[in-house]
Amino acid sequence: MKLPTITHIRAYSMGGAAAKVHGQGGGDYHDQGKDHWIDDHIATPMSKYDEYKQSRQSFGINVLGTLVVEVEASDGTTGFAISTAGTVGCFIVEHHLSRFVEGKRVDQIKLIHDQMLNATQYYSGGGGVVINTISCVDLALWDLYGKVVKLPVYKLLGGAVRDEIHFYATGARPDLAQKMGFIGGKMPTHWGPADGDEGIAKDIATLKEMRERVGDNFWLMFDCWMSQDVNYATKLAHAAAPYKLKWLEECFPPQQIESYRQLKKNMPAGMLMTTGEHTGTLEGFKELSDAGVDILQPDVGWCGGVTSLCEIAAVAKSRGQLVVPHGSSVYSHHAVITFTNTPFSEMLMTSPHADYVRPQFDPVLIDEPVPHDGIITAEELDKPGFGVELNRECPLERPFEH
Ligand SMILES: C[C@H](O)[C@H](O)[C@@H](O)[C@@H](O)C(=O)O
Ligand SMILES: [Mg+2]
Repeated sequence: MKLPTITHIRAYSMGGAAAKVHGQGGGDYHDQGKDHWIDDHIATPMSKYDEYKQSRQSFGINVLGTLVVEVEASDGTTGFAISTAGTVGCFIVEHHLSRFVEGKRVDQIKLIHDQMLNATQYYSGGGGVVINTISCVDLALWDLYGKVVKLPVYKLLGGAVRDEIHFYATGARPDLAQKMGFIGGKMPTHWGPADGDEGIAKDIATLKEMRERVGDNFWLMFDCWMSQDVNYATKLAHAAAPYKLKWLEECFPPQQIESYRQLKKNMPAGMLMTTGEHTGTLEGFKELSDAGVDILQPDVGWCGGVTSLCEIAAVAKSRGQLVVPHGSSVYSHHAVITFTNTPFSEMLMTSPHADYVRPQFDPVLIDEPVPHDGIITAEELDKPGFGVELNRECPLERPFEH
C-alpha cells in the first residue's frame, strides 16, 4: 500500500486566558464554571498562600487553554488531537515542529517523534508545555495514520489484550460513582501541610464517611496534587490505612524523586504509591519507577503522546509495576487496551457535582465514548484513528501560520 505524505500541519487554540470567550470545559477539564468540585478548595503547592487556597483557577491552572493540532495528508485525509498548551503550543507547532512533520509519510511517526523531542531539548526543560505540544502532534499523527489506513489506533499498536476497559472515577463523590458502576473512586485532598494535623483529620473524616457509604470492597483513593511533604504524607497514609485507602497519589512535585523513595519506605504495607501525571520524560518515569512507585500515571497528552506512553508502559512492565494513565479519554483508551500492565483506567468526572458521567472533553470532541456501568468495550473503539471528530462549533483561533 502506497501511503500518502503529510502536506499540512495547523495549530489552533481554544479557551484559556487568551480566549475572547471564556467557556466552560473545552479541552481543559480544569477550566470549569463556578461551583464545580474540581475547583473547590483542592490542596495544591499554592495552598500555603491564603489567597490561592480556595480556587486553583485563582493561581492560573486554566490559563493555557486547549491546543488543537490538525494534520492533513496528500490524499486529503485529516487527523487531529487536543491537549493543554493553547497559544504557546500554537507558536511551537507552527514555527518549530512543522518542519519535522510536513513532507514525511503518514507512518513515519516514531521518526517525527524523535526529531521533535531532540530539537526541543534546548528549551523543553524536559517537560511542561513543550512536551504537551509534542504530545498533541504525536496524537494527531496517530489519528491521521489510523484514518488513512482505516484502522483504530489500538489495532495499529498491536491490538487489544482485553475485550473491555474497567474504570475508576475521579471526583468528589465516590459513593455516586459506585452506583454508576465504577470499580473505585478517587477524591482530591482538601488540606495539606499548612493545615497540620487538623488538615489530616478533616480529610480522614471525609474518607471515613465515604467508606461507610460504599462498604468495604469499593476502592477509595486520595489524590494529593503535589501538595505535601514526606512527613505529612506519611502521617496521612497511616491515618488512612484503617479505612482501607487503596493508594495515595502524587504527594510531591515530579522532581522530588527522593521524597517518593522515602514515602514508599514509610507507607503502611499494602497501600500503593502512585504518581506521574506531571512527568514529561521517559527518564523521569524511569526515576519514578526506580523510586518504587507502584502505579505510573502518565498523561498521554503531556508525556510525549502515545509513542512515549508505550515506552513508559514498558519501563513499568520491566519491574512488574502498573501503568494507569491520567484520564485522557480516547487518547488513553486506545493505548491501555493494548497494555498487559493496565488492568483498569481512570475516568475524570467533569460533571459539576460528579453526579453523572459527562464526556471528559465535552464539547470539543464528537462521538467521545464514555463508560457505561463503568466499562468501555473494545468494540466501541472500533473506528478509524481515535474514532472522534472535532466539534467545529467550538471557537477555534489560529494565532500563527507558517
Ligand atoms: C482532581 C485532581 O486534583 C486533578 O484535577 C486531576 O487532574 C488529577 O490529578 C487526576 O488524577 O485525575
Ligand atoms: Mg492525579
